[in-house]
Amino acid sequence: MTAQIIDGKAFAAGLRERVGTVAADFEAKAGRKAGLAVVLVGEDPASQVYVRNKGKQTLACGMESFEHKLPADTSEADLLAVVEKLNADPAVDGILVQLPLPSHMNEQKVIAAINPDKDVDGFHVVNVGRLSTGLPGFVPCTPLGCVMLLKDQLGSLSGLDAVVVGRSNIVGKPMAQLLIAESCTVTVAHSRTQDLPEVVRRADIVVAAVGRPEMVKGEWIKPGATVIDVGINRVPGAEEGKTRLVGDVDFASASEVAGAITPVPGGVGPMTIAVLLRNTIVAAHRNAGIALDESTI
Ligand SMILES: NC(=O)C1=CN([C@@H]2O[C@H](COP(=O)(O)OP(=O)(O)OC[C@H]3O[C@@H](n4cnc5c(N)ncnc54)[C@H](OP(=O)(O)O)[C@@H]3O)[C@@H](O)[C@H]2O)C=CC1
Ligand SMILES: Nc1nc(=O)c2c([nH]1)NC[C@@H]1CN(c3ccc(C(=O)N[C@@H](CCC(=O)O)C(=O)O)cc3)C=[N+]21
Repeated sequence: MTAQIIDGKAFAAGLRERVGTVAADFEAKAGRKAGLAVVLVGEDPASQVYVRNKGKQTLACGMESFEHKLPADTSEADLLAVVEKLNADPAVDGILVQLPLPSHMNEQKVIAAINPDKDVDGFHVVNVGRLSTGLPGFVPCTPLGCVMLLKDQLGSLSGLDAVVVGRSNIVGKPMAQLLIAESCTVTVAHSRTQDLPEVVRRADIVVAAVGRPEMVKGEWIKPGATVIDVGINRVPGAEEGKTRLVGDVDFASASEVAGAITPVPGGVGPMTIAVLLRNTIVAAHRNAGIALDESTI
């Protein structure tokens, strides 16, 4: 059996187009564009690429992009001051502080400083609490993108067995919450899980968010299962000095067994940025008091 490839890149392009339409409508009603501020501390090359891509896609959707690049040795107090300024700026609807931060900063403290109603990453404890209790808030972009792909692929997820490998605050835990909300039976596996292959074999839905290149093998997958690969790992390429991206799933073997699978690149990654733009246009409407049927985007 050869799995169907879930085209996250194409789905993300469609989502960005819907966001663009809503953004134009917002501008007409509010008399200003919606705005997203992205804060990057330090010069990590991968982070710089992501931030540049976010900026380009924000502009392409008809929204304003504000980029704040701070040197790696910025003090935590100075970063908090930037966040405070963005909280108070009426042109800024969404704020994203790129993670990870340099080790001399307390990430939780910085995230806690963001106004929860501008926290389009959904990382603030208030939004974590809203998600777990079913209140409207902001949901982390990567897991929300995964659920969008799953629902597009499978329709209702109700009653399905889902295994999430990984329990981080930014992917694994919110992913599990969203799957619970979709009425899946959810198992969360991590580095202490006993017999991971056996746990994964139970799943109709496998979400891999581990950060270990090609760890999840085809033999672990229940035939016909839907596999969502969140992993982004840069590994040495075929040519000397070149690198390539691989996921946390061994695509070659898993795609022989799964019913459907996301590729890396071109799967979950592009969805993350598209959902960020979606969350930003939603934030703009909520904060400006302009009605929006959020179910249409
Ligand atoms: N596509 C996208 O947009 C995004 C992709 N990513 C990618 O997703 C992956 C995960 O990211 P993130 O959640 O931040 O990573 P973290 O390192 O924060 O978390 C990794 C999780 O995997 C678990 N784990 C590690 N090793 C094993 C193992 N051998 N067996 C079982 N579980 C294990 C850890 O367990 P424990 O808790 O016990 O340590 C932990 O819960 C990375 O590849 C990252 O690059 C991340 C964000 C966005
Ligand atoms: N506050 C914060 N929010 C984040 O959402 C956040 C973050 N910090 N820090 C880093 C991670 C990682 N992340 C990705 C976004 C897009 C791609 C993406 O577009 N990937 C492309 C490939 C890109 C490439 O070629 O390098 C793809 O999979 O097709 C990947 C990963 C967001 N993150």
